[in-house]
Amino acid sequence: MKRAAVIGCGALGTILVTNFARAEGWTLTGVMARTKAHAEALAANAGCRAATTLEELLADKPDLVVEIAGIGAAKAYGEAVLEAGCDFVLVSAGALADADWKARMTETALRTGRRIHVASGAIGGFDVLRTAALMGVEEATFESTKSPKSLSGAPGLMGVELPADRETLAFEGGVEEAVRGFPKNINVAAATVSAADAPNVRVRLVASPGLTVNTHHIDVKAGEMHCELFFHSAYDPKNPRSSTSTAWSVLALLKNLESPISYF
Ligand SMILES: NC(=O)C1=CN([C@@H]2O[C@H](COP(=O)(O)OP(=O)(O)OC[C@H]3O[C@@H](n4cnc5c(N)ncnc54)[C@H](OP(=O)(O)O)[C@@H]3O)[C@@H](O)[C@H]2O)C=CC1
Ligand SMILES: O=C([O-])CC(=O)C(=O)O
Repeated sequence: MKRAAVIGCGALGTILVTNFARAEGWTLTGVMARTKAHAEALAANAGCRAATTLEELLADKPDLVVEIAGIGAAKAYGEAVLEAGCDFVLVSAGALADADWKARMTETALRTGRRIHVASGAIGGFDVLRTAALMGVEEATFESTKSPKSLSGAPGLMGVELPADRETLAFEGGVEEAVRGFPKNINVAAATVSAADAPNVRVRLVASPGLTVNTHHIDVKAGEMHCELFFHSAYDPKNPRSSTSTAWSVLALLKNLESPISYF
């Protein structure tokens, strides 16, 4: 059995850890949060170590560490995880919009012989996006629709409350600005841009009152291929920002890594 540890004990970390038995071929060594009580509560359920520092989390020598905590955590721990000889699963793919961090992570992975796996998260189709990248992306757009409450408090809104009675365009622009303004909402766009190798993707974020799902629409034209991907995914009642399928995508990724058949 391979050994995994998890950074993040929030809405998504809880789904991931609670269903960890579904990741065939893997055993869970520990979970980490900033708040000791959060890590302890989840660890008690899972029968693994509770950690509040990376050093504690790595004490059990996992083969791989999953970040499911936030862009800040990905950037704070990613390089150290690779340096410690572990592979790294990135859920907060918004970190990839920081070209310097992405380059440092790539260099560290190459030097240490470790790998970085970007989880498909609330979307998917990375296989087709990688194919489009090779064919050469000519045109690509990305649009997410979320409930106004899931965007509330985002730095990009600068304190403005979005209307609760009509649809509004909360953001339109490039991916770096999108991630700066909506770091907990638009990881999916950064993952798309990185997978499609298409830095000029136009990102739109629409606030739609009454939505009970998050939606994501990717449109890519590359050579002879035109692909459209739509996702409608229920969000976590504890955190309306995050689609629950994100946590399941990590379980599927882990299972795939240990499976004799790999679906690309
Ligand atoms: N790629 C994708 O499609 C998606 C990616 N995401 C990413 O997943 C992240 C987690 O989502 P969600 O579970 O809903 O968020 P929550 O806010 O519910 O939970 C975040 C958890 O991470 C922990 N954490 C945050 N920063 C650190 C840190 N520096 N060191 C250690 N632990 C830390 C928190 O600790 P504490 O409990 O102490 O506060 C908490 O346990 C999001 O912030 C987003 O970046 C989300 C949805 C889709
Ligand atoms: O969960 C989602 O639907 C998307 C999301 O929050 C993100 O990409 O940060």
